[in-house]
Amino acid sequence: MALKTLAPAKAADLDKELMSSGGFSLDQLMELAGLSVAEAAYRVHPPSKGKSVLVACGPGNNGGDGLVAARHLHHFGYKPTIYYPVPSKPELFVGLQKQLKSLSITFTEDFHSSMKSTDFIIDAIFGFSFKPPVREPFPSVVEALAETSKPVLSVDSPSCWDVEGGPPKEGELGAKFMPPYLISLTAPKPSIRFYKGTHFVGGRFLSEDMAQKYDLTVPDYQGVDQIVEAPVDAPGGEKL
Ligand SMILES: NC(=O)C1=CN([C@@H]2O[C@H](COP(=O)(O)OP(=O)(O)OC[C@H]3O[C@@H](n4cnc5c(N)ncnc54)[C@H](OP(=O)(O)O)[C@@H]3O)[C@@H](O)[C@H]2O)[C@H](O)CC1
Ligand SMILES: [K+]
Repeated sequence: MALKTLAPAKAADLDKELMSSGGFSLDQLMELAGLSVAEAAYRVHPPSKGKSVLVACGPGNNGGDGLVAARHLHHFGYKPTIYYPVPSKPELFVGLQKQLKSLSITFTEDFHSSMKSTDFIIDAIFGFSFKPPVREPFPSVVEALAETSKPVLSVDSPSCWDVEGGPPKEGELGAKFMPPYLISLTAPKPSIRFYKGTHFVGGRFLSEDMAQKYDLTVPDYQGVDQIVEAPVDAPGGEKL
């Protein structure tokens, strides 16, 4: 399947358009995005491989996708723990946190010790609005993600990667970060050309018309699936 990439400025425009003329609310888009993240986690790491999942959530909508995914993972039979050091104030995010707390899902302030006992990690720290360098309190978290041998699923973009330019350079924070799993939402971002791992696309809300307008391809979702695996071509390749 040939999938085209979506630059961050275009991704933000597309989101705005989905939420204006497209008639969607942010809650809906985030729910579908988070559901697809949870499905990707289930695909690569079913509960039989270990139920403990640490979900690292950043301050923006990428973090919101992580909160939604954690709720679905709970219902899928996992035991999620949330690291959410800079909670977002809008009602949507307050509601998502309430939903998790009412399921008795644990929030941790200590990412590092939670990481030691987890089976799987979801990186929902930064998505397409990330601008390097990583600021506090996230540098040590990103470093830990880069160093861990535990499986990591990054949401939309590996946090600390420049969304257009790719991974940090040798010697920079997170230079070694290559998560084994990545799920792009709506469409892969340009830095995908540097990615080596198992890649999915999710966020099943793109219409053919909107795809055409933004020069994208609607992924070939099958049946009720919210995700599709989309192998990445060699670095530099335009087609995915
Ligand atoms: N259509 C879709 O595919 C949808 C995708 N969704 C998800 O939304 C994100 C994009 O969300 P957005 O809120 O625009 O941005 P991010 O979550 O990527 O990050 C913004 C927050 O991160 C802070 N930030 C940025 N750079 C840094 C840094 N270097 N260090 C620390 N913090 C940073 C930023 O703070 P500011 O002070 O700079 O404003 C923001 O707080 C997309 O990737 C998808 O995952 C939607 O859920 C649904 C539709
Ligand atoms: K991320």
